[in-house]
Amino acid sequence: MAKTAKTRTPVDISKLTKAQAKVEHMRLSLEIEVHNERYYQKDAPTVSDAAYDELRQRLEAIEAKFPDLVTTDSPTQKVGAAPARGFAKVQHAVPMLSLGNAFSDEDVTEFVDRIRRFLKLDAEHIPALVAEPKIDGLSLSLRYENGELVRAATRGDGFTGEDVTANVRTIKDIPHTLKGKNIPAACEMRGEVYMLKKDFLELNRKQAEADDTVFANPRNSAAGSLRQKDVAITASRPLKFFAYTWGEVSERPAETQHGMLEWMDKAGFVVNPRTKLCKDIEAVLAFYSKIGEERATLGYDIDGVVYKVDRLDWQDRLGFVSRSPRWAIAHKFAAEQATTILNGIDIQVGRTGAMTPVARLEPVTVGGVVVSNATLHNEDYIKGIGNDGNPIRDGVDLRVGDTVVVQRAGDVIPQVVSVILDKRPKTAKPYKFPETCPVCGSHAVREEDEAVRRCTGALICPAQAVERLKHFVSRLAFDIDGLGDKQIQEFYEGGLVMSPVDIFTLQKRDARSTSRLMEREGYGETSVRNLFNAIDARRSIELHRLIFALGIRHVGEGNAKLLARHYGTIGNFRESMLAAAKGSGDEENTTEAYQDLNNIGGIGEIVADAVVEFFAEPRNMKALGELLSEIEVKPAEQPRKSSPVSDKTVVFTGSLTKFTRDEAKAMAERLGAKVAGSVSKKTDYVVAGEEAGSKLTKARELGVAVLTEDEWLKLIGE
Ligand SMILES: NC(=O)c1ccc[n+]([C@@H]2O[C@H](COP(=O)([O-])OP(=O)(O)OC[C@H]3O[C@@H](n4cnc5c(N)ncnc54)[C@H](O)[C@@H]3O)[C@@H](O)[C@H]2O)c1
Ligand SMILES: [Zn+2]
Repeated sequence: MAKTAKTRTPVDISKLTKAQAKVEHMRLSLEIEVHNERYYQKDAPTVSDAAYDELRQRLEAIEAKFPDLVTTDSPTQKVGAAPARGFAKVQHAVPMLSLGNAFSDEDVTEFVDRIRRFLKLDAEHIPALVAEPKIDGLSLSLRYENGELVRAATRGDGFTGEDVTANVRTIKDIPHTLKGKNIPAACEMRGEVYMLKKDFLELNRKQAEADDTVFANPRNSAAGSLRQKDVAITASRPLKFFAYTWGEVSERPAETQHGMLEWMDKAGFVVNPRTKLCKDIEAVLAFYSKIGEERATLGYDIDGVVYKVDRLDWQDRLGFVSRSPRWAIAHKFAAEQATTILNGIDIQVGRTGAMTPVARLEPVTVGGVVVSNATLHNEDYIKGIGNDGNPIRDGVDLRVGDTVVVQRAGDVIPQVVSVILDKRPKTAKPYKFPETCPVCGSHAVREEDEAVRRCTGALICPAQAVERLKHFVSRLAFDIDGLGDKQIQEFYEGGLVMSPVDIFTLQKRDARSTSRLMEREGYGETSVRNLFNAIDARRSIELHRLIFALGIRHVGEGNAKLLARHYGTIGNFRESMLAAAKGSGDEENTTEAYQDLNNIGGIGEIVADAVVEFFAEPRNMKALGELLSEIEVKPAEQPRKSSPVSDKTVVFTGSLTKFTRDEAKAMAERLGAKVAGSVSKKTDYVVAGEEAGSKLTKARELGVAVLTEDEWLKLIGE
């Protein structure tokens, strides 16, 4: 589920010709029928309710303009869907209909006006209305004869439903025998089968564990659980029932809607305790907004409020229009928004250390899907500040315990769109974004002009470990043959390699282990020996490769080389950075070591800060120390002062035969040259191998010196 209907640009209905309208009408009808079948018969809708309602509203608009198109076949004239195969059919003595909808306060006023006109009531006379929560489940009709339950049926298409008598006998809320006085000789009592949200979540958890169907929302889950051919399955599902109306009744035990509900309660049914008798429109609207705010705490889903004329003699006079009663209306909640409670804020740490806050919500159904989490993006978002620095949600911050409005449009991740401040608990405190990583405990920093706070524990954070290890062995870092992404993943999951040092102790540990590496699937004696040899070959590593391998933010290959050249040895680098780290907590880092770092040509403040934060985290230093006890780091080769190519910019292009691209680059850089990726006026030499293409052409155009591989070797004196 969770998909919205494909957005087509809808044709403007006011511009349709009759013939076009007929085609569009047919197309919409067919599409709606398909969704009806999936929703009502299979309990597995494929589009959101909002998307479905849009199709229906369009169909209604077309019919309003071209009334000829209204035939008894039209979905606008029908209720639900025919009974599914496999169930015995039951004819309802009184049809089970749908309800008209109101989406705004004006719609409600209009509904009341219509009633007054129909009943010819004078202007002051407002009929009393009963407001009932509109339970989002499926309706059920229960036939009692002499007080005994004899038959239970679903709504089906309104006239014929499915026989679910045996299933219904397993639902505790439904009496098998009616109690109390005034029991009619025959009566059909009706109401809603539903499932509590917590039971639905628990059921889905079990279903998922057993690799069985999971349901989109409590409604589908209630319908799917009731409409089972195997009664034992229904019996195992926690179904509940609220009674709120009736069909055929031989003698009515009351004269009003609320009187009937009281009788039902005494007869042994569960009647919704929030139901309220209202004297005027203000009262029903107040009920609507109050229950809208309490929605999340009800324990079950409601999708609106149903208003019903209280006097039954008036209900009788008002009667029905096509598929719904004239005396009742469903005042729906906005389909894609719902109010719920922010129970907590969790921090998720991404593979690169980014800390993302996630709202933990009291589960609520929005647009047909249960929402229990929403993204909160970053700490500014929680404070009420948008990406552009301007206020969002009127600048209101989010606090744990707040009542919030969540929105879910189409496939978009649910968002918290506003806070109901009246409902803020007195004890709610502004949220304090954590300054340490919840996964590894390292300190977390937020760079200037960045909204994201990140964990600095690059080397040790489990949330980042796999990504970091893959980086550590990548081509420009340790580049270990036979140790790629796949093996890292496997070794990490197997607990063999959790941090860089583990790579170099693998052989020692393997020798002592009872489950040897060579006994693993996909490994043999030779491949394991080769792997250990490849690891040993890297126990001696160039300084710039080590610096790059550490995975410090903003330190790519180029910056790693700049740092290596500047500091020369690992000892010097480490000491200098630890000295610079002493000033990391301060407003301004005034240490000499930091100034020195910041002054390296090509290293800016952002890079310098990232390096210092890495060294300021003791957990990283521990991991680095362990690593250095296993490997030897070669001092950086200082560029020859007077090589023929020092300070020249070189571009290599085409396929090289005398050396690899990486070798060529290393060689040139050792001699003090800069290696660039593209040709410009600043290029001094282009070294062209075979089949050199556009870069060669460009070099010729710009008049840059072009060398063959041999000429290049000659130039540098090799
Ligand atoms: N997503 C899809 O593919 C899809 C397909 C079909 C229908 N739907 C959804 O189903 C709904 C339309 O279904 P509908 O025709 O059953 O109408 P409805 O759900 O809007 O209203 C009628 C129903 O409300 C229920 N109800 C709950 N509490 C009630 C109360 N106190 N008094 C009276 N009735 C009460 C009854 O079951 C009744 O049949 C829409 O929300 C629509 O979006 C979705
Ligand atoms: Zn961490």
